[in-house]
Amino acid sequence: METIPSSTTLDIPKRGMPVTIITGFLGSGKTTLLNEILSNKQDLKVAVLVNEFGDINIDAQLLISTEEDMVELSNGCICCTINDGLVDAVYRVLEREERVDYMVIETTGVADPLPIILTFLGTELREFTRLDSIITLVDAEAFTPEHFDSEAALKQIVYGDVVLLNKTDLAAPEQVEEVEAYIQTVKPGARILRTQQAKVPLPLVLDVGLTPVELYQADEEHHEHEHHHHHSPHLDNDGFISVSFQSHSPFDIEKFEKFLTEEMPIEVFRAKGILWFDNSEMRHIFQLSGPRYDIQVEEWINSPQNQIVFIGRHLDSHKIRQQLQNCLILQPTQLAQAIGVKSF
Ligand SMILES: Nc1nc2c(ncn2[C@@H]2O[C@H](COP(=O)(O)OP(=O)(O)OP(=O)(O)O)[C@@H](O)[C@H]2O)c(=O)[nH]1
Repeated sequence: METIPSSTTLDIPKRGMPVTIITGFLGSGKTTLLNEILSNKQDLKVAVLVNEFGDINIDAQLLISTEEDMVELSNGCICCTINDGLVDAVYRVLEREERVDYMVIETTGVADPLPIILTFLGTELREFTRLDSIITLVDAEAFTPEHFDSEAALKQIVYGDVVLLNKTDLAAPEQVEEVEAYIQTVKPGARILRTQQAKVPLPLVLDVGLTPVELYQADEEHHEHEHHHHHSPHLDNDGFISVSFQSHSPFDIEKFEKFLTEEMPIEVFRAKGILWFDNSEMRHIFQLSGPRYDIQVEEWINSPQNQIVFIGRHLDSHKIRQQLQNCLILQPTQLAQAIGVKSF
């Protein structure tokens, strides 16, 4: 199969399918980078694999998707279903008849990238793919040397070939310096690029051949007998859980605002969703990352509904769902059901 793109600034050579893995902690800007890549890829055919932490695929709905881009979803944690889910999804892309020049994988924010790297290097996928680069997004404002008490957040930097120190617009210059210095201590000699909205010239991050493949392969042979070692530590996702909520009724905007500002537990670290408010004809894209939230307004592209995911530690999923339920404007029949009245 011809895999050389006709005209592109990236000039991918004909080898195995190049693969770039985008990693980085919750809310650091991975989906933003993916959209940056999709907007500037010119005529490069990019297959996209998005792995979400949560039951609802919000990210896939927020991706700039041109018709020829392929979005293959693998639900659940790809680092825990490493030998099946991810390999199968990659094969589904490879087996497609359309030309595919490049594959980009977005991991969940709580994923340790090593098992994903080793899936490409330690299985038959190494015959068909070429692991090109691991890009790690770091939130310059939120990141501290405690790395969110998450082993995964640290591993993401350790295994990053390029670190995008993102959201520099939100951080004071000294904070940016401090985080950069910390990254250098974790990964001496790291290639660090400071970014806003993950804007980066693509030739700096794609088709750069930066992943030290031989190093990982040697390490993999060394550890072959203790393979499970790669799986177990992150099965618990560093204590993070996700709570998802969907409804076919709109929210009362005032009740939802009250929930957001007064009721939502402080332990919610990240939330994202597509919201439907009773007083608006528009679709609302809700993004919360740390202390900040943001709502963008767009046209609906399908029938209105609410879909929202909350991610954090020690969340009471039942309580959050109940609080959201209380924000809904119920239709007369739903109201009857909710208060236990039978309608004839
Ligand atoms: N101010 C500012 N906001 C940013 C920047 N980059 C991304 N964001 C915003 O940060 C929020 C999270 O960005 P995403 O790209 O969704 O982050 P993510 O890493 O994909 O998040 P998860 O997949 O949930 O882990 C969104 O509201 C983005 O618009 C930046 O450089 N500056």
